[in-house]
Amino acid sequence: MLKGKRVIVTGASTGIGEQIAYHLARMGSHILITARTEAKLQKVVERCLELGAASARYVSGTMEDMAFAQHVVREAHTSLGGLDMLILNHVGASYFGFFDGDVEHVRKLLEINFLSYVAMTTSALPMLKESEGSIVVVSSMAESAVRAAAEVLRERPAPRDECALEILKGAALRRRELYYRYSSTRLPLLLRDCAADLLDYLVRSRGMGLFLKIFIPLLGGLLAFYFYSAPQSFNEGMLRGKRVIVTGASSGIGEQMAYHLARMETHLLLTARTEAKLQKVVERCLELGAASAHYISGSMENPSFPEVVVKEAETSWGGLDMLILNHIGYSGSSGFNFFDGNVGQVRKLMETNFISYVAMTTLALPMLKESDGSIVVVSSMAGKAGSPFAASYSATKFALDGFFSSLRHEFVMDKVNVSITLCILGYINTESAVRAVSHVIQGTPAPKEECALEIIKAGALRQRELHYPPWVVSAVVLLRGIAPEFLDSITRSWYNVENLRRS
Ligand SMILES: NC(=O)C1=CN([C@@H]2O[C@H](COP(=O)(O)OP(=O)(O)OC[C@H]3O[C@@H](n4cnc5c(N)ncnc54)[C@H](OP(=O)(O)O)[C@@H]3O)[C@@H](O)[C@H]2O)C=CC1
Ligand SMILES: C[C@H](CCC(=O)NCCS(=O)(=O)O)[C@H]1CC[C@H]2[C@@H]3C(=O)C[C@@H]4C[C@H](O)CC[C@]4(C)[C@H]3CC[C@]12C
Repeated sequence: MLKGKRVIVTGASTGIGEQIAYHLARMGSHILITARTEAKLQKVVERCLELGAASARYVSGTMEDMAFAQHVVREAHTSLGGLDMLILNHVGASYFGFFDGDVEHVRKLLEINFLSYVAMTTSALPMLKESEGSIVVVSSMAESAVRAAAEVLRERPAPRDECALEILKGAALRRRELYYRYSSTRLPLLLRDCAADLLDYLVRSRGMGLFLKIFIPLLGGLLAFYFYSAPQSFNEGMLRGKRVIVTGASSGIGEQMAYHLARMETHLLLTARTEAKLQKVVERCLELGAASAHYISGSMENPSFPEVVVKEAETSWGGLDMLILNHIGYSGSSGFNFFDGNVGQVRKLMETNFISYVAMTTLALPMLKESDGSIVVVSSMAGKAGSPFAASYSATKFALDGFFSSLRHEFVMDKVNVSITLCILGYINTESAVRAVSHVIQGTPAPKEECALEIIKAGALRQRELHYPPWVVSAVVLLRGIAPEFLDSITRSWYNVENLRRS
């Protein structure tokens, strides 16, 4: 099937990428490989030619540089005259250990492991459309590096040549997703969707081998426990006098959270860009009974703004009990629409919707540790299952899940008593969401006032995740686990594509 096909393989100087190149060579493909180290690439190319590749060449450089990503694709155009398959496999140097608050490193990894993938895809798309080709993205079972490492440390790693072959088979058959070593990748993911707390516990305590042995008998019992156990109850006094930061509080769900928290007599520090709106929200909060309320205006697109906000809390309160991260940036000139290939826009949205969340958390952590406080992260259904016309936004929300679900493990393992609540929201009737999607989506949005209250309750109760509206979101999360293709087709049926104004 792959004989004579023109294939780019990134990260091919070692590991799985190298093995993919050798399999392609045996199949008689034309191969263009990339990585940073020229000497290693040279050897891989030589071996590919020995193994029977129709042709083999390399380009060396770093994927930290977007121009390099585009250069590789141009090279395929010049030397291969087109492209049938793009295999994105490279990964930047990550460290394995507790997160040390190095936000710059997160930015760098995002550049190498994510933005360069988007850049290469965008550049290669005309050639791939021409050949009706394929894109293969090599990812990890773990939304958390810790989870992946726990796997590796407690079990023998699977052989990379077999893994490489399975990837190629999946790609040639144009499969939507491939789970290599099905029982230790797919089943844990399924369990995450059905009983996430149990999976978190198993990953931290005994490893996946034991988990697999007890999976079947335990699942039934746990599901029963999950659905019938009485939840701890919330009372408004729980938050009286607490010091809370709410970001994105000038409108929508953030504004409503501020009003609920004001009624609960908390101390509030609100942020967003628009000073005039924040002023009004603060006035209303004081009328509603806030113990104190003030604001600080600025943009989370500015890397130094998180520090300004956290410093303000430190100066005025000397501590912090709850950090509610809720703001989102505008998704670009095209807004809610087909992805237009603008990588700069994706980077900008990552800075606002993801990196600033990491920075705020890092800076606020000493105060939150001191108070045994809580972090509340507002995410979306689009951060659990891909969402059309919101590709960049969706990526930022997936990133939040990856980062904060990993950090939660580390807090538990390191005995840090700071809770992390990830809020997975469906369609909510805020002005901006309704303006963006009401002409394309028929469904009735859920009320922002109730949504805001549910987020606060979940944070106060230190819940791991909130699903709101509960049934829609839980159904989507479950279907994503057990029947992803079915979910894809339902998702597409929600949208009136003909009403989209293509930009
Ligand atoms: N509404 C919905 O259907 C859904 C919403 N969500 C999530 O809920 C949260 C709130 O959404 P929603 O209330 O609808 O959004 P809104 O657009 O109503 O509010 C967004 C807030 O973020 C602020 N903001 C925008 N850009 C920046 C920036 N660059 N720096 C700092 N603040 C900024 C805005 O104020 P200003 O413009 O003054 O800066 C505003 O206060 C988001 O995390 C969103 O992803 C999730 C799923 C569905
Ligand atoms: C369309 C998604 C919700 C799908 C849904 O609820 N369908 C109805 C089910 S029913 O038929 O059983 O009733 C929306 C889920 C999350 C939304 C997006 C989001 O996360 C907020 C963004 C905020 C921004 O203001 C613009 C709009 C959003 C991209 C928004 C778009 C709609 C969702 C994808």
